[in-house]
Amino acid sequence: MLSLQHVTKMIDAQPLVSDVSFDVEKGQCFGLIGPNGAGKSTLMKLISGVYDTTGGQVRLDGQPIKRWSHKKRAQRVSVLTQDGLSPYPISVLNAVMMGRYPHLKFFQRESDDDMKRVQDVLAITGLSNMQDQMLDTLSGGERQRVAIAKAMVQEPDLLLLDEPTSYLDIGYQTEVLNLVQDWQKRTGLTVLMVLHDLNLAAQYCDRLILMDKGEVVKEGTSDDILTTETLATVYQTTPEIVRHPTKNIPQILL
Ligand SMILES: Nc1ncnc2c1ncn2[C@@H]1O[C@H](COP(=O)(O)OP(=O)(O)OP(=O)(O)O)[C@@H](O)[C@H]1O
Repeated sequence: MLSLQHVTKMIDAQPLVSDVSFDVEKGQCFGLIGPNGAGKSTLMKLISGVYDTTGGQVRLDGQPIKRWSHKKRAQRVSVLTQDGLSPYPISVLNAVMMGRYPHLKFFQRESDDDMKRVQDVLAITGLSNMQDQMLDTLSGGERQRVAIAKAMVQEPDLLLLDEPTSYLDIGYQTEVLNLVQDWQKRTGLTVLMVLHDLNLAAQYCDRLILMDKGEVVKEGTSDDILTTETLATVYQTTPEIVRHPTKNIPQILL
C-alpha cells in the first residue's frame, strides 16, 4: 500500500533522511521510533508530501505521490500532529466537517450525506454532546479527539500520526490510540505513527521501524526491536526489558 524506495532528503547539503526503504501493507499499523533528531518527522513530511524527496520515491498503491494533486492527496492521506487542532473559536461540529472538504467541489456545500457521516463519527468518538462547544474551550486531550474525528470523516486510506500522544495524560493516551486502533480494525485503514513511548509503540503497532541519524537501523516486530542490545545502539541508555503480564509483548523499564 505504502512503499518507500531509497528515500533521501538533503537540506543545505545535510542528509536528514538517507536511503530509507520499507513497505507497509494495507491495514497494518507501523510505528516509527528513534531518538530525538533521528529524522522521523522529516520522513513523515516526505510521505505526506510537505517535502519533496531529494532521491528515491514514496508510492501509494504503486503510484508516486509526488505526481498527485494536492486534493487527491488530501482525500487519501490524513495527518495528525502532536498539537492536534489549533484552538480556534469554531464549533466541534464545524471543525469535524472540515474533514469533508477534500471531497467537495469548489464552492460546493456539504450535503445531507456529509452531515450524516459527521454525525456518525461524532457518535463513534463520543463527541456528539460536545458538537456545539467551541474548540478553544476544550482541553488538549479533547481537541486531539476532535482531530481524530476530523481525520475519520476525511475517510483516508493512510493515516500519519506524528507523536499524537505527547502532551496527553495516560487516560487520553490510551483513548486516542484505542480510537485509532478501532478505526483501523473497522475499515482496514493503514497507519504509520511516530511514537517516543516505546511501550505504547509495542502495544499498538504491528511492526516497528527504528531510525537513527536519518537511517533505518532495524525493522521488525516489537520482539525484534525492543531488546536491550538494539535499543542501546541508538539511545544513550540500556533499558531492562520485561514481558507485559497480560499482552505478552516486551515492555521497557528504565
Ligand atoms: N528544515 C530543516 N532544515 C535543516 N535541518 C532540519 C530541518 N528540519 C529538521 N532538520 C534537522 O534534521 C534532523 C532530523 O529532524 P527531525 O525533526 O526529522 O527528527 P525527529 O526524529 O522527528 O526528532 P524528534 O524526535 O526530536 O522530534 C534534526 O537534526 C533537525 O535539526
